[in-house]
Amino acid sequence: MNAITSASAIRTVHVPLGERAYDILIGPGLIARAGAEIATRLKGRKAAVVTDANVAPLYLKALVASLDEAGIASAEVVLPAGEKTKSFEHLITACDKVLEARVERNDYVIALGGGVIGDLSGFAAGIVRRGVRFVQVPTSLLSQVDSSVGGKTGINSRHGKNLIGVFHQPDLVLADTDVLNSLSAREFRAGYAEVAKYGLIDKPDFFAWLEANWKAVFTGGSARIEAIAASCQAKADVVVADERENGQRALLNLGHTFGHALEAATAYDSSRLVHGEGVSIGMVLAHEFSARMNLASPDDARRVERHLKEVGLPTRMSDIPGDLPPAETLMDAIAQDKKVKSGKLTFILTRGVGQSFVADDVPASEVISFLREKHA
Ligand SMILES: NC(=O)c1ccc[n+]([C@@H]2O[C@H](COP(=O)([O-])OP(=O)(O)OC[C@H]3O[C@@H](n4cnc5c(N)ncnc54)[C@H](O)[C@@H]3O)[C@@H](O)[C@H]2O)c1
Ligand SMILES: O=C(O)C(=O)C[C@@H](O)[C@H](O)[C@H](O)COP(=O)(O)O
Ligand SMILES: [Zn+2]
Repeated sequence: MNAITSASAIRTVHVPLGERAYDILIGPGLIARAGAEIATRLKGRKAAVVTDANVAPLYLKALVASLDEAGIASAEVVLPAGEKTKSFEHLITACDKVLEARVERNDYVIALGGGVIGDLSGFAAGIVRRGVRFVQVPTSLLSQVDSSVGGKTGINSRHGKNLIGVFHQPDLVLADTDVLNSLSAREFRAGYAEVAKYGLIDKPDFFAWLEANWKAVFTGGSARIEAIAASCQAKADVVVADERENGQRALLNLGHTFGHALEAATAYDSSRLVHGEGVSIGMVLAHEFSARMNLASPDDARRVERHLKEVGLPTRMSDIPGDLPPAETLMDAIAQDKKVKSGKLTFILTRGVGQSFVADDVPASEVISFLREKHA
């Protein structure tokens, strides 16, 4: 049914960012229609498709065929799968291949994969020729609900997560929901953490809906598409209000200050912790820390943990296999967080489910004592 999927089955979320405005298309069969969707909206006739070694055998051929049919010639760049790929080494490979393919400013880098491929190839698109067009074809739940939208791109540094990158908005996002059927259960759950995040930021009704309907979201069908579209809309609204994170966009970082420190502490080893799992643990920690600071009731932290645990996500540092470094090492990573201002820590804290806020100047002494308690 792929090639003939009716346009009416597709949900569109528009991201009104002036001259950088774009559409997010969500629904079945979009890889088969990618060439046509790109060719009717944009001018380029050449592309470098960047993907990873897991996704390539599943979907690269279909994407290239659809580009071909629409008269878009493409080169293929297949990188290793996993978080460690967000490195200078693989960025250089991607940039070289894009240049080798003579991709011009009006042509495209196309990211076919999860957030790792999206972040790295978006960064390449942002810096090659000082910016070429960028199309996201996200294939993981996480990338369909979060990383393909909003223009944050980048790689990790030995100093921490996502510390090197640029803002470079995509020109189009094509989220083919059929491809989620081949995603592992673990990676689906990890993406779900970012879905739940939107409820916890400022949509208590959405969080309650997820508590009641999460099984249907995991099964597939209309509840899943609803959840993806609601997530993209929630993210688009925040990005449009504060594209470059001068203020409220930081809300999208709920759970990430702790989560990123845990990813660094596990050396980006996907067998121990993946991003969404770090976010799950981080969101529980953010709720517990808010309760400790007398900002929220501990009942809210318990409710958040109950739901994330119910879907099978890790919620405690002790759920991470293997030893973690001491609390002081986690603090070192937190001190490198991009939200730090004049050396002062910024956290996303909460007054309750769906009542998150940006807290500047959070005392480091409180954070370290909290981490020591949680670590024990
Ligand atoms: N830029 C942003 O706004 C933003 C937002 C959230 C997360 N991120 C970043 O995204 C990354 C995490 O993304 P992710 O969770 O997609 O990880 P990922 O890209 O590593 O993908 C997860 C795993 O699933 C595999 N995979 C992807 N699609 C598949 C499919 N359809 N079928 C089978 N296997 C498939 C991948 O090969 C990989 O092994 C992190 O680096 C995180 O920092 C960025
Ligand atoms: O788009 C944003 O803004 C986000 O914060 C989304 C997060 O889910 C994502 O993981 C992001 O990369 C984290 O922000 P960063 O600035 O710390 O990289
Ligand atoms: Zn995230």
